[in-house]
Amino acid sequence: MSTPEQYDAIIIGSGEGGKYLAWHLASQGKKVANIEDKRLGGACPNIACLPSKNVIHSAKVASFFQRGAEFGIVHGKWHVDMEAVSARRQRMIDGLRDMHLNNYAKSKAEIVMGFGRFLAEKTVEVALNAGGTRTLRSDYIFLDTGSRATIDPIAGLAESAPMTHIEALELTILPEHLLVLGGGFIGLELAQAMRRFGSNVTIVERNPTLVHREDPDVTEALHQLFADEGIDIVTNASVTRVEGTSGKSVIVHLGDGARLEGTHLLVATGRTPNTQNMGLDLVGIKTTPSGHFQVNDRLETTAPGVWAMGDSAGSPHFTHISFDDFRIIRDNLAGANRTTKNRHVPSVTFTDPELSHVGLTENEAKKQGTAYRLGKIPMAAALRTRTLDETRGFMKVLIAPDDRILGFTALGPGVGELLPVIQLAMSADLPYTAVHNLILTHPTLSEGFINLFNTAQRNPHSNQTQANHSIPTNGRATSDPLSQQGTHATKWPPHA
Ligand SMILES: Cc1cc2nc3c(=O)[nH]c(=O)nc-3n(C[C@H](O)[C@H](O)[C@H](O)COP(=O)(O)OP(=O)(O)OC[C@H]3O[C@@H](n4cnc5c(N)ncnc54)[C@H](O)[C@@H]3O)c2cc1C
Ligand SMILES: NC(=O)c1ccc[n+]([C@@H]2O[C@H](COP(=O)([O-])OP(=O)(O)OC[C@H]3O[C@@H](n4cnc5c(N)ncnc54)[C@H](O)[C@@H]3O)[C@@H](O)[C@H]2O)c1
Repeated sequence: MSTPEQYDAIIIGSGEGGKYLAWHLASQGKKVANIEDKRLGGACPNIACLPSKNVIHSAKVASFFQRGAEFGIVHGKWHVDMEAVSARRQRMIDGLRDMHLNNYAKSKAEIVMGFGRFLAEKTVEVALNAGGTRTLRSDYIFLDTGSRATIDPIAGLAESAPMTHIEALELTILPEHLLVLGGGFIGLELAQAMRRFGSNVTIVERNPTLVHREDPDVTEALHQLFADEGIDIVTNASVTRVEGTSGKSVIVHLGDGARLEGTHLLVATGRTPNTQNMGLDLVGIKTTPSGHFQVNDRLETTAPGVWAMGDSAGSPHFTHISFDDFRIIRDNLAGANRTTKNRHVPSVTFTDPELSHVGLTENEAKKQGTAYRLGKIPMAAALRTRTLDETRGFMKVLIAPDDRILGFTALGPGVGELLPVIQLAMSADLPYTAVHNLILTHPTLSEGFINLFNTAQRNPHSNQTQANHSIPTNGRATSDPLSQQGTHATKWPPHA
């Protein structure tokens, strides 16, 4: 072993938690090495959240073109140019890379491009991408190595060279028929985008519904949305074998004898943590049965002086959670005693309309026997949606007997932006009336909260009682067209 170079902190992985910790510690004057083997800044800005939302937005523009006449905009001939879609995504990534490089330069955190693994306690060897190795030593080592797409050991699957999200986001041609394995976050977001660009799309999901952990009204609404967009959905699918090559012709064989044929295959069946070949045994870092670094609720691994965060630590796989892991470690290094216990994990699935969620679902509340009062309105009750002609979906809220908000779910345009108000009330233990009584700007989506909480006020507390899913009629219409959108029309009080 060459004489190790001494650092105040070594961070392996430059994902969300890792880079923020590197920038933070370095800007405090600490000597910090941030080791990264692939893409500076990790998955989110390069191959995951941001490029996917960029491509999804291009698909939204395509959907507006398709719907142009509905808005009184009559266009001529138009087409989707996937090379230009890809180039826009790449321009954004290039800009983000400059932003990252600037943050490293400003903070003076050192970037070490290569694969990091433990050689001994407090000692990490980097196999440099440029060739050769470096040995670094520190009393403080932080792991943020992220995750990668899982490729199940299904016969012929790996051999078919399926796309993961990485290749799918880089497509410069439009697949004629895309088969999507997995009806979770990535499957839904990318299936809809590719359909809107013009591909035929079939989603193959092993569970009885898409996003199977969601409440039945959510899955029902998503199934309807996808059916309306012309996306085929095959559920309860047990894939036994894959034949052919993605990009040319591929066949997915199911246990019931069905054959699904497509030109391209995208695998979106979950994530595998990047914790292999890192010399963990040498330093006593244990992993969980799922392969994540084993951490306690302070994100400390089983080796002294080593912390882990983000996807690799088994934290919920979201960029904002990796960021919160960074904050917990940062604050604890400064003497605080923060933990990951009981934190809210908000999420947004960036389908169009979006699905946003925080806190308890009805499924969870029922399972736990938690009493709740339900408030629920169709999105059309937020009159903003009518100005947009985006009335599909609903909002619902679960309220505890003491009036605290237990959970919130919304399917509607831009509903991710509704979460912080609810989160604020939840984290401050405010009664729902704190939101209900606000003067909410008309006509915004958040104005819908007033009607939402109106319906909750009238419902009895029970995890048994079927809540009254009132339909807003703004006190006028009684035969609301929304009743044709899968909700039951009853009476709706205007603002209390
Ligand atoms: C298509 C897609 C869309 C997504 N969209 C969203 C979204 O909209 N919102 C959201 O919140 N989340 C989204 N996610 C999830 C989100 O991307 C991840 O949860 C997040 O990026 C995880 O960050 P992280 O800090 O754990 O690590 P990562 O960002 O995964 O970074 C880890 C880095 O460590 C590097 N590394 C691994 N091992 C080593 C080693 N031994 N030595 C050196 N370097 C190493 C890796 O190459 C990687 O660059 C999406 C994910 C995907 C795949
Ligand atoms: N908007 C966002 O925040 C966002 C977007 C994309 C990804 N992510 C994160 O990345 C993670 C990974 O996304 P993902 O979509 O790969 O995983 P996921 O866990 O969300 O969904 C995977 C789906 O694949 C199904 N599946 C698994 N094996 C299968 C098989 N052999 N055949 C058919 N179906 C199968 C599962 O039942 C599940 O529905 C997500 O859990 C999420 O945390 C977040």
